[in-house]
Amino acid sequence: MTPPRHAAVELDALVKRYGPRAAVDGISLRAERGAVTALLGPNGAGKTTTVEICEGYRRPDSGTVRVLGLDPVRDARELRPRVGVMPQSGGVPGTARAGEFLRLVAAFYAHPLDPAALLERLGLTAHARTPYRRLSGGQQQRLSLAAAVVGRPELVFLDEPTAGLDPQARHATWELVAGLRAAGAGVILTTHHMEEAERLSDQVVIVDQGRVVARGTPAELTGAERQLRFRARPGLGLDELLAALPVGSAAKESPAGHYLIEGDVQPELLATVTAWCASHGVLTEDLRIERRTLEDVFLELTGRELRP
Ligand SMILES: Nc1ncnc2c1ncn2[C@@H]1O[C@H](COP(=O)(O)OP(=O)(O)OP(=O)(O)O)[C@@H](O)[C@H]1O
Repeated sequence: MTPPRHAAVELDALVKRYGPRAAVDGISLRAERGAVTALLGPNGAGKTTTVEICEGYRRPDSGTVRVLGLDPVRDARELRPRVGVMPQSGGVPGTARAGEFLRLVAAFYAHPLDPAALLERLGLTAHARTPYRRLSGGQQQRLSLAAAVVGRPELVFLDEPTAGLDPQARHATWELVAGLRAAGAGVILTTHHMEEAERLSDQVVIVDQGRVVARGTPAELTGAERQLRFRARPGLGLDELLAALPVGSAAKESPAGHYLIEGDVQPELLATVTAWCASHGVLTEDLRIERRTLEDVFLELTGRELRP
């Protein structure tokens, strides 16, 4: 009988306090192998703390954490060759040349990827002999990503991997993540780019103030609902428009001149809105019907106020 395959990460009722404040306040989640799990949340929500507990860099105050079925602190030696970590910054000596560094990291693993091919994939071949500290911020980040994946990890933690990257590097990173997933690795991704999370992940977990506030596939979270948006002169009489729409519809103007109609968006509703606008001499611009985005859902759940 083959032994059971453990999930990539399993957290149960995880708590981590800094002084009286709980940075992580009872997070439970299960991230599968061969899947990308995005951890989303406003600044200070507890994402990095959660990931660092999984990486074995911090111990929780309570709750359990299993990484590939193992304890990240007690079983650190066994996990090290199986888990890749891309931190938000640092981790590479400033004088290390990009190519040498990646070959050195690769040498720690039994079946690494070809470092030269990986450099090429991430557009770093021309910088292979450049010391780390002379690389641009985006190039440094790409090298950290390469170092995190060169050992063919079963699980990889990517902390904001595309923050500050140019569009080309962002796409190369997305392809790399898709490749890891296809190769059966579990990927835990923290990001503030909702479009990135929507595009890459199988599962999204939204945390706020140390707690999970929503989880599901991007499609489950955004739902099947559509909404209608248009621009027009500010101050339209929305109460009057609303009276013409099916019961249960909602209409708002925010910011001035930008209108959003929510409800059962069917052809009749579109016809009613355009007819109402025509009868009021209103020319709409950028009229479009769209699904809610993950960013809409994220802002609804976590609010629009800036986090201290
Ligand atoms: N070593 C520490 N000592 C005290 N407080 C800490 C420490 N590390 C993190 N915190 C606090 O814990 C909370 C969660 O921080 P964390 O870095 O996990 O958030 P995050 O979701 O990763 O945020 P960001 O999106 O800004 O990276 C924050 O309020 C932070 O100030």
